[in-house]
Amino acid sequence: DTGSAAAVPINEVDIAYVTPVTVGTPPQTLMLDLDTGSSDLWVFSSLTPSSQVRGQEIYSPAKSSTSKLLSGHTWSIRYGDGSGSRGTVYTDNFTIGGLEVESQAVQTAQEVSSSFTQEQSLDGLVGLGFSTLNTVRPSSQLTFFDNARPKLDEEVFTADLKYHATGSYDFGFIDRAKYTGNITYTPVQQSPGYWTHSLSGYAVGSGAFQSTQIQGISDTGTTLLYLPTAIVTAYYRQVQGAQNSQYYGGYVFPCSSTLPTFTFGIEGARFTIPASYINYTRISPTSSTCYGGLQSSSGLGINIFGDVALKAAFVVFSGTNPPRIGFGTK
Ligand SMILES: CN(C)c1ccc(C(=O)NN)cc1
Repeated sequence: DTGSAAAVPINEVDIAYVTPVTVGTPPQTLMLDLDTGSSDLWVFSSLTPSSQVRGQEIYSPAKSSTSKLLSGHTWSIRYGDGSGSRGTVYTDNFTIGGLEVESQAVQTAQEVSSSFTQEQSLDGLVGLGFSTLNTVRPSSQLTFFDNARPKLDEEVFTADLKYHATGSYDFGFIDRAKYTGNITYTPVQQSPGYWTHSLSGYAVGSGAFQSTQIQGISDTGTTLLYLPTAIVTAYYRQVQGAQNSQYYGGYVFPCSSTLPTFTFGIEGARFTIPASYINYTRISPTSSTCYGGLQSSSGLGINIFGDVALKAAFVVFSGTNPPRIGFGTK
């Protein structure tokens, strides 16, 4: 089997992407954030306090003839940005892009933090990290990808995220029409459960490529690109008027600045992020100061190759043994 579904940016700066999924019988359609940086599938639900729901679609297990309570099981998750959610668990039929998993663990939120309440067009997350990270207790649950694996034509899923446009996620096949040339693969270290791999180096604008191993995680659920401070300062040194603002919590610059491109390496291959992707957003609607799409990872304890980087490539998440990740030019 295979599946293919849209990845729709939820606002005008691509803060996150959502994908239509169906849960239950008859199918309830929700728009979920497919997130390779976590491994919980959770949804706004009929159990979420109405004070915490602001426009989201909800899953109501009571309205599904195929829902089953996973008795005695709970979950609680905290994301890198401090947001989080917690609740109970049902199993039900779950479909993405025509690919169905029966009895998928669907984690129903009983509490969500304010930043989830504020994202009105995001109804939950589909974790596509390794199942070892799943937070359901007393027994952890499998991701959609792990459940779908046995029926997939190929043990892969791909991400084709786009700048200010709708892209796609495919399951079980690699669509040759979505990239040119060959996919360059690199090993993944799957413990503790992220898609952890290394970049082979970087270049700022037309500068020389710096060959240096940079380990981090490819995370479709994180908006920006977070790299070591030394690399980030070297980048913004090329930007007139750029500064690392404590007030705004990162590098800002005049929106009129000319930004350099940023190139990253995967083994011998090179992928260039256009300057426009790094001119991320105005700090407020009327401001002429802009916030960068490349920021320092020093506070995070890990480098994160988020959407700003991933949307510059066609990315293959290969669940083979051993797992690997591949990047193709598009
Ligand atoms: C508040 N929202 C929509 C979030 C979505 C995803 C994440 C995340 O760290 N994913 N890896 C955090 C927060």
